[in-house]
Amino acid sequence: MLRTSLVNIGLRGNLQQHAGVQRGKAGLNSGKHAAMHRSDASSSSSSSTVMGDNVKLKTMDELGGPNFLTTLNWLFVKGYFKTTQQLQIEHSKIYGPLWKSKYGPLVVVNVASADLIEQVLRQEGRHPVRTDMPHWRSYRELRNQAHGPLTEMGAKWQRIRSILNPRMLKPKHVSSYANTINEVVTDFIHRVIWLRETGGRGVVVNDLTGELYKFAFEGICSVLFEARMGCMNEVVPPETQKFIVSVGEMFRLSQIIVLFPKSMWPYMPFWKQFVAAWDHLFKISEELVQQKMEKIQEEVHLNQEVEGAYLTHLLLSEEMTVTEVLGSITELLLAGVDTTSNTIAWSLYSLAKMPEIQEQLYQEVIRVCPGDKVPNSEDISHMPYLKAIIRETLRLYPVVPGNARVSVETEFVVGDHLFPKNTLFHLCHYAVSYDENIFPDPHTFLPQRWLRGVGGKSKQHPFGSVPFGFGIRACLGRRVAELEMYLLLSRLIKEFEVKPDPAGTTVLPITRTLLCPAKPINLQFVDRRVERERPRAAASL
Ligand code: HEM
Repeated sequence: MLRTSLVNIGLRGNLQQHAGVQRGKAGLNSGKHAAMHRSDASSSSSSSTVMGDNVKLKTMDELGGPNFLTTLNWLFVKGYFKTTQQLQIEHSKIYGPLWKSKYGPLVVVNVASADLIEQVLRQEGRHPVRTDMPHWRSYRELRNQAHGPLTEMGAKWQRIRSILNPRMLKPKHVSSYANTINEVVTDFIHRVIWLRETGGRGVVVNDLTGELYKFAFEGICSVLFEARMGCMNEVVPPETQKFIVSVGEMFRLSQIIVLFPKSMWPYMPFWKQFVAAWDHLFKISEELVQQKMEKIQEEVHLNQEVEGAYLTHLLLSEEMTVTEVLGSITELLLAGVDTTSNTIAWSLYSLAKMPEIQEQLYQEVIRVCPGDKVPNSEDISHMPYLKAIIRETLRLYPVVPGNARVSVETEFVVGDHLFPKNTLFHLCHYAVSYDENIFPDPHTFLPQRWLRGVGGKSKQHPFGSVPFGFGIRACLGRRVAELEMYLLLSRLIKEFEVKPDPAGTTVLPITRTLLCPAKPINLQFVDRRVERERPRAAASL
């Protein structure tokens, strides 16, 4: 709770008045370099590669891999453009765990072993850079918008993270969001019942992923703004629905645009659609930020206590300009929709196919939360199997199937190669998640591999599955995402037995920047208790 009579947010001007921030460009440059010896390679604390002074490292030019035409052939003739996650596996079979791909002038070094990924990440330096994201950054330059944590770089990025981190990552703050999220969960359960009743297919809920996008957007808005967006209403407000669609569009178009040189973008219809999608994302977050500012100002004016969650604290702290707040909030919102929703969809899809695992989860949930008890953060800490299920879901279906790092500060040693500054590394997490040397029986959904004990967690490579990334640049929303997923999954399984679509549809993943189901996931939701026993209190929330 906060009390202030000095809040002066208005003095910073309203959102429209803020000028944009001029940004420098950190272009990717594969660079030319000679064969080198490196004497400081031991700065890499890799578990597997320690280079002595006299070890001759190979150059990037000596690294194999497909040329541009071969890559185009894989993408558009063999048809891997939508399943680039699978291409990681196919290429690693041909070229080994380290290879080079060319996309026009852009050279990417692919890394597809846990040891080598560890080596890259341990050299990432003080200000890690994922990629320079020229398309995302260009939008911000076009519209004079500020960068948020996803797109900012260098010391400016570090400053943003130091402001955003505490209330997103500290356990005491994150657990305080549980009640708000639980209200959204309750509404989602009622929506599932309504969808079943109105869907015309008995107990089947059609397009569960689409429904979970709404849940995730409602959830993240409730955490950031304490605002409800009407996603759980029978008819979702068109602007809200458009935000959700715009997130998906922006991710889909991103991977097309980035294949073309920047000079071509203004002439491409894809670019116009991409800009329109971003415009809508910024428009909605701007409205939400503006509303919150007005509310705070009104409370201050009435000399009332100003209370609130994430955005309120951000605005009150005045550590960022309002334009910067908007840049960060927009990126948090968009990062918070497709990620948690797809993961929950895949976990329900997997549980529907594996009733024994679902039963084990159900038993854990009712043991920790018997009767009508609604799980809270403390209860979740007593549900290791629930956590293992999410962990295993993220191994088989990592929402970010390939992450990246650029060697911005130093040269990197990876395996027996030395890479110059500004090399772009593509970390093939999807391929590594299916490495049978790390995860025996890799295609099987086995949550127990994440539990301590025989064959469990302690034996695994720490970089075998890193779904939230690594180090200081790791996912900012991890703790909130986990809380959302745990609270929703535990209650859904407590309320319903989830069964496959009677139509017997198999759903495979595709990559649209993020890993998504290729087609709608439809599942049966069978009541575990008859309707009249459902607690009235929950029903009225
Ligand atoms: C299942 C859920 C999620 C997964 C698997 C996930 C995964 C990731 C990954 C792999 C990264 C890149 C980390 C790195 O480069 O090391 C990332 C970054 C990020 N995520 Fe998430 N994420 C999830 C949910 C969320 C949510 C709910 C939010 C917002 C509340 C969020 C906000 C962000 C932000 C802002 C970044 C950029 C951090 C930076 O560059 O400093 N994520 N996420």
